[in-house]
Amino acid sequence: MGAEVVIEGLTKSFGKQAIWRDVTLTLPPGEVSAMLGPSGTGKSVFLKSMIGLLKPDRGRCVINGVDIVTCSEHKLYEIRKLFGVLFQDGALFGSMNLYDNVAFPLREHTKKSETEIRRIVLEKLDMTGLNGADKKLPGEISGGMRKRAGLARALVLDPEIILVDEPDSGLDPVRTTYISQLFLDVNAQIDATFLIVTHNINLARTVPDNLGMLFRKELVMFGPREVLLTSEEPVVKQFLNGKMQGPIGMSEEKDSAQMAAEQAMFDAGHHAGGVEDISGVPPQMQTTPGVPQRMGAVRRKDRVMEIMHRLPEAAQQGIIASLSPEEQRHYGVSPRQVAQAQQQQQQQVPAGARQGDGVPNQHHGQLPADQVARIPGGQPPRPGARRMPPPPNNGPGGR
Ligand SMILES: Nc1ncnc2c1ncn2[C@@H]1O[C@H](COP(=O)(O)OP(=O)(O)OP(=O)(O)O)[C@@H](O)[C@H]1O
Repeated sequence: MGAEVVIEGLTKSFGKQAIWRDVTLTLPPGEVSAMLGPSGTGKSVFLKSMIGLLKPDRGRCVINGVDIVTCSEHKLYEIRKLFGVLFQDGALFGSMNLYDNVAFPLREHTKKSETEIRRIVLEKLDMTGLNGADKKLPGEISGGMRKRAGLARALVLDPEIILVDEPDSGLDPVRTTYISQLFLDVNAQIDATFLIVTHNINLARTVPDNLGMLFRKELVMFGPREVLLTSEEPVVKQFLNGKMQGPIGMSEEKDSAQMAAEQAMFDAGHHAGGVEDISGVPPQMQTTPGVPQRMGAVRRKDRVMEIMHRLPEAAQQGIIASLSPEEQRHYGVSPRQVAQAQQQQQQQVPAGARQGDGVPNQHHGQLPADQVARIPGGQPPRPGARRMPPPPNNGPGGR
């Protein structure tokens, strides 16, 4: 299983320019998480801070018990080996063919024989759908293939954590979906922890298990996908629908005068952009038939069922509506509850479905860490809180 990443109070600035402050979240092991945010909110800086390429001002980023913010260079070097990173352009060496590009980390960081290297390289090229492309130069292949080659290279050292920076950059929507499918299939095969930073709405809605958003130099929220996808936060709704209407402006943030002037314009019939107002939780993409089940997804289901009573009502409905008949039995959810939740989903979560207890209603803040990564182990529900009956076998590691 991939490593858990626990981030607490992480803060980064460049000189006087604050990038983000007090970011606290936990990437659950083996699950796929995505971080959204308008351009320039520091998503790439966040990734670089996680692997120690940039040094945060304060806070902790703990991986396998090591805080990479304060650890020695030697420890950092060791921890970095747990990461596979897929950069925006694949970051391939232009003069090397794909085989040598993918073999590069093995030749640099291991003492493996060329026979063993060949076995690994061909396996990763196969895993990423690049069979037979090993002799090609990066300049001879499409952007989508370059990204897959970058992923193949990120996989050769058997990473426990895979960071992906804007996988859709330079790709059309269809190729973006194909690469997203590949992430889920790879996640199923190696059970690594994924963090994808993106501003791609389709990807955000359908790929990750958990979603977060950076805005106004803070983490707006982070938690199970259903929470962000049903959020009534204006900034989240605006972002997920790609509209001009809302707090995000051309250069990140609008002041109230601009908000009011624009609102008058939209009220007068000016198109706010975007196609429609989508709310609710669309089904999550699954692994390709024939690829093993994602154990991260199984663990996540246990986790969100444990914490569900603390999630907003709309998110709860989204979670219940997504349960398969087998899961309904497993978690003791009645078909009537599921039917109600599905009906509510079809109505796309009416405005009455509001955030409930435990989730901040303001931009700042995030789900408490224990709602994100750990099964709380039978914390009693608060009086009056709705709670699903516990599943028959509900320990970490699942069924
Ligand atoms: N090494 C650096 N030195 C100084 N400022 C930097 C450095 N790296 C990034 N920044 C600044 O940090 C801010 C956030 O940049 P970053 O690239 O992380 O944003 P982003 O959210 O990934 O944006 P995009 O979606 O456009 O890629 C920007 O204002 C950028 O200029």
